Amino acid sequence: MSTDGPPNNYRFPHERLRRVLQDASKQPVVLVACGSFSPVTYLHLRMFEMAIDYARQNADFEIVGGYLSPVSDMYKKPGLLSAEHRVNMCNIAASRDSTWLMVDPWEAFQSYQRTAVVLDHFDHEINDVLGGVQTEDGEHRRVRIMLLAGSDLISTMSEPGVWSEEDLDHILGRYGCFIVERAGSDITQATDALAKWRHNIYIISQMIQNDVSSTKVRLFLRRGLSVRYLLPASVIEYIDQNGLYLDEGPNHTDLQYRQQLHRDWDREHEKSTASSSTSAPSVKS
Ligand SMILES: Nc1ncnc2c1ncn2[C@@H]1O[C@H](COP(=O)(O)OP(=O)(O)OP(=O)(O)O)[C@@H](O)[C@H]1O
Ligand SMILES: NC(=O)c1ccc[n+]([C@@H]2O[C@H](COP(=O)(O)O)[C@@H](O)[C@H]2O)c1
Repeated sequence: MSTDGPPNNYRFPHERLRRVLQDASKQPVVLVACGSFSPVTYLHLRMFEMAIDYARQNADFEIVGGYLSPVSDMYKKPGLLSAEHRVNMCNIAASRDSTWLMVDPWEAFQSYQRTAVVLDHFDHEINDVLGGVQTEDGEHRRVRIMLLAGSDLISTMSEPGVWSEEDLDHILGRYGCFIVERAGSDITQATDALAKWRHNIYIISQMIQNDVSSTKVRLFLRRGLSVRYLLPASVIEYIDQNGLYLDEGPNHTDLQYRQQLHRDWDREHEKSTASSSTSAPSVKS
């Protein structure tokens, strides 16, 4: 894996990971949501609850853990606050508003890591280091890591230049994902383009539509409008105390921006692999 290595004093959080399967006939799954979380909203937290319900009713999965993995500052997406604040806000939300969610700062405090590499990190920590989970009879089981994302993210997977074919095969072929329907992005069109991995893509309809986004929250904050009940009160308090999101700045993200970003990274990657004869593939297969 081409990473800078773990951030200083890094310790993989696993205190809320359920280590014993309740139903040995089910496949243990850990959900990983990758994103900016600038700031984290109720919808980010709610995605996990929707996935739990979906898995219980429609699949032979038992969700044993859920993680928010805030992206690195190097992602440089417009509106991205420092990793420190984003991780703090996620930690406040997870600890006060959830009994089972955790926040992994591994990705946030280093250079940009592609989602395929992030999922490999979870696989390594949970299965290789911790030894997965056990059944009540003491039988060891590997945990399946799965990406949890909104349909806007899956739509970008069929846009040229944002995800490599190799990474898509790794994410959707090896791990799989839960996709939460999101207003404004055509889920059928998005998944049609990813048909060869259809068996590993689980689509969750939003029974109660909630289109809150971090972009809208940032906009409201800049305009001095109330964001109460869109995100946890404890996170709003943190934002107020630290005077966050008050400054003007570009608040939109678009396809060209993402494509440019990934072109830059590819160029950097090509340069570094050309200058190194020991170039290891960055994603385990
Ligand atoms: N309202 C929503 N419905 C479905 N999925 C959502 C919603 N809001 C966020 N997500 C998903 O949560 C994950 C993390 O997203 P991210 O932090 O980039 O949030 P965002 O609200 O889309 O941010 P921004 O507005 O800054 O682009 C992504 O997979 C995104 O698709
Ligand atoms: N090629 C990739 O691995 C790739 C491409 C686009 C977005 N992502 C990830 O998706 C998450 C959300 O990104 P956006 O906020 O740009 O939708 C981030 O964690 C980002 O790292 C990964």
